[in-house]
Amino acid sequence: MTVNHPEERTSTTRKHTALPKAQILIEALPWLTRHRGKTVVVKFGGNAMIDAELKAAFAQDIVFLHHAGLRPVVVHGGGPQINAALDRHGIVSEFKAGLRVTTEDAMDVVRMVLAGQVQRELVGLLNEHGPLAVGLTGEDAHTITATKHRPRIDGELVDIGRVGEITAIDTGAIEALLADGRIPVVSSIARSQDDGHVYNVNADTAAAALAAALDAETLMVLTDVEGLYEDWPNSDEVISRLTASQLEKLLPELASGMVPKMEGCLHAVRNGVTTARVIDGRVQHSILLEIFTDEGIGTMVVPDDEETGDEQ
Ligand SMILES: Nc1ncnc2c1ncn2[C@@H]1O[C@H](COP(=O)(O)OP(=O)(O)O)[C@@H](O)[C@H]1O
Ligand SMILES: CC(=O)N[C@@H](CCC(=O)OP(=O)(O)O)C(=O)O
Repeated sequence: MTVNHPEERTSTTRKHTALPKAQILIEALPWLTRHRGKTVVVKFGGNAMIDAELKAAFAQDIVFLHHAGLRPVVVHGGGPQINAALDRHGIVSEFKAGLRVTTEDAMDVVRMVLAGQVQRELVGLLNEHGPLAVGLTGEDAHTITATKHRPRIDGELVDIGRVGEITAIDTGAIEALLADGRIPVVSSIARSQDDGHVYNVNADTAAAALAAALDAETLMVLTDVEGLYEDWPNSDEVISRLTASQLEKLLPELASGMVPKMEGCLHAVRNGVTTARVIDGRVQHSILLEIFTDEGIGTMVVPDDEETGDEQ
């Protein structure tokens, strides 16, 4: 009988205990191959930025995508953070058609919070992993241009202040950053095509427009629910997959924050993006689960001509 030297035994045991880790890495191989070189636009909603741990895990996931050879672009929201700041300034928050009524004074606060607070924090978290993230707003290098948006409510066009409707996207600055191995972090503020001021753009809408213009493979929207509920708020049954036409039929029934999200998903898949997903940003590492495993979570929207049901 051969007796292992104690040191040999320990190293053999260690090798065996590490085996599941190797299996997990190998499981990701088909997804790594599929997504390599692809652009992924990830929208991080203000409601999903619940605590420091989640934000740090978000940054780790984005850096992981980057090192795995994908080209992540982050677009962030900040609705609750803007509400809190407006509150401190004694400005009342009002929403119409799911969009913030944005006075000139409110616009200054929106810009300060998105570009000066939320974006800076995310850039800082990403850059803990190396010189990767660069923050910009839609104003920079004409990335997002908008005109005044007047939503129709009960048949009437209403004035909701400095809220923008996107008229043009210039992807030059983002493409240059990606080509330089950086991670762009974009705040949803647009330059105005009408005057010298700026517009407040819903972050879901901005992310979808950027995903389409960048010819992204995936638009991933992280929010504070599991996905699109079939019968919200009566049940928590999540619709796991739907085509663009199915989503289009559902749109008139949707409420509040889901409206710009699902309109954005529809815009994205109708304009060349392969899949648009709404996932639960409260689940740590939900991005990695979605991209690198077959345990896709949340709601996935695909173009009408999509035939397979197993695309992840
Ligand atoms: N059908 C639906 N399924 C899921 N959530 C819905 C639905 N309809 C409305 N909502 C609401 O939309 C919210 C998400 O949008 P929002 O608050 O704008 O989040 P975010 O800050 O992530 O953009 C959910 O928390 C929920 O209250
Ligand atoms: C026009 C409009 O409504 N703009 C949004 C921009 C931020 C945003 O969209 O943030 P979330 O993704 O966290 O909701 C706002 O002022 O709240």
